[in-house]
Amino acid sequence: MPSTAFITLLWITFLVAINKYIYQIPGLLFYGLVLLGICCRSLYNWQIHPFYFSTLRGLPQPRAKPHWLWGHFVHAVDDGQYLLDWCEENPDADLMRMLGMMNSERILPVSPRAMMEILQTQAYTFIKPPFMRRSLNGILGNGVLFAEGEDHKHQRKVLMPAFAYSHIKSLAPVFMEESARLVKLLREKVRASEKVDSDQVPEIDVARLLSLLTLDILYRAGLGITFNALENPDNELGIAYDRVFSPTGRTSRIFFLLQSLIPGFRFIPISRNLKLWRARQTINKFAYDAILAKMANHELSAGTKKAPGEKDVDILSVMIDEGNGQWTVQSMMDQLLTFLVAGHETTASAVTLALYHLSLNQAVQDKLRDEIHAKFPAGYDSIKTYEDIESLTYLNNVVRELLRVQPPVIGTIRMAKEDTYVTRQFIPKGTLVNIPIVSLNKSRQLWGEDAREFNPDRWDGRQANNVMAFLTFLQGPRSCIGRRFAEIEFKSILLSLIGNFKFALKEGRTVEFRTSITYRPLGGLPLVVTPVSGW
Ligand code: HEM
Repeated sequence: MPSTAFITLLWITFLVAINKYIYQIPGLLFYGLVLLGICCRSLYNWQIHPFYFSTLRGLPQPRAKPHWLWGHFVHAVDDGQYLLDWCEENPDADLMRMLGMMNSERILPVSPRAMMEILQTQAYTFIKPPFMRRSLNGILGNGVLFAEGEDHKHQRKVLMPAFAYSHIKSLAPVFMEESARLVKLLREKVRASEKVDSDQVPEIDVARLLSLLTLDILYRAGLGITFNALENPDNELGIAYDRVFSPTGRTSRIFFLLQSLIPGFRFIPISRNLKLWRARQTINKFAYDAILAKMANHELSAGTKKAPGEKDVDILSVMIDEGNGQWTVQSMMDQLLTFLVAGHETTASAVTLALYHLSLNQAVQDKLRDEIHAKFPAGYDSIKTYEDIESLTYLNNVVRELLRVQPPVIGTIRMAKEDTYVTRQFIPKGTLVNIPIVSLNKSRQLWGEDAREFNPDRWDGRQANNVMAFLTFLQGPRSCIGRRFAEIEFKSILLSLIGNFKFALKEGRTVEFRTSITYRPLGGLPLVVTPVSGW
């Protein structure tokens, strides 16, 4: 279907032609007619096309009544619970149709078959829509996250050595050392809260601390830089980072939304955009200096053979070492900033959600702690390597189950770049596709009757029975390149925390969650943290 902008242009050209060659339309009437044309077209898109002409109108739709303006969006927020219900209303469907703002249509692939076509066989037909890139404040250049087609394939290929399992394993000691800093900080915080004379049970906001820790880990494992945001949360770079990537407060979030909706919005010289621009400069300069320093170091040590244990293991170093000179400073900047965006909030949310779930499931928390203590009776310091971490089989089950029931990224979006077919259904060019990650992760058809329950034992010696049944990191050529990195990091942080502390929700405490890029607790996650003795 031709876009509204195209039809409007056609309408204006038509009016101008009439004006010139047939009849001189009075000025006010001319503009009135232009406006009328735009209104008619919008009305057609809103109230007529989706219900009477759309080729997608025959697809099953959620039973929930769409809001007159926001469509099904009013239901589709929160933790994806509605998506689950919609899929179960139509257990045999491959695709569903939902309505967005002003009845704009979106399709939802809800069967593994449809998901396979969109994420695997036609991964390069279903591209990331331009508004996704705009929502990231223009910080990202042409990194792998937003590259398409051949360019994407090439970028993945040259990045693979840095994300290969064999390399990521060698980062385990870094993850453990960084996690130890959080353990130390938490102990200090608990001691400080014990000194305060109050009859209130003290709580600690673990969400903020985890966000700082995962940033530190990313800087150290990604760029080889010790950042120490955990101890200095108010440093210049940390503030710049929060401003660009994690806008808080109502106004900031409205600006964030406007930015993604309106092309060029970030170039309007208003105070907020100027602040964002300065923040972007700070982040860029930091990444730029880090790359130049690494490259200089690399050139200095060229020719000197280093033993495996002496080599720098951070991602940037491996990119330079293995890149055979094909990286430019700009292309490295693009990739590093991408990792900082894609790998920070996601992992922070994963561990935050984990602590929330384990606070609600004390039996699982205790069993996990027992495993850690039994396997490593000599204490925390004796866990160092990737093999040590992987020897904890219950930890592995808990982490997989946490990522299944509560994926930090609940869904993502694609757009058909050309007319195509999915499960024999015609999909017109420009159609938006909502990928409901959570709905296949918790599908009763794929996981059985207890699919919605948190049960780590379901993984005991088993795998998911369908490759599309676990979509937390997506699947196919555009799946998360940082998956192994994130999994080992997640395990390192969780074992460090659960081995050393007991986490619980204070009696009567309720926690609200919100979805922006990731699913996170609104206003933090205050937990009662109690050190465990004897380890
Ligand atoms: C628990 C943590 C994580 C989760 C749940 C997660 C999830 C995802 C998902 C769902 C996507 C696909 C997004 C889309 O295509 O719309 C993705 C892509 C990506 N992730 Fe992750 N991620 C995590 C951690 C990381 C980490 C630690 C890094 C890097 C260090 C990373 C780097 C990337 C990159 C570069 C992409 C783009 C891949 C491509 O398009 O080829 N992620 N991630």
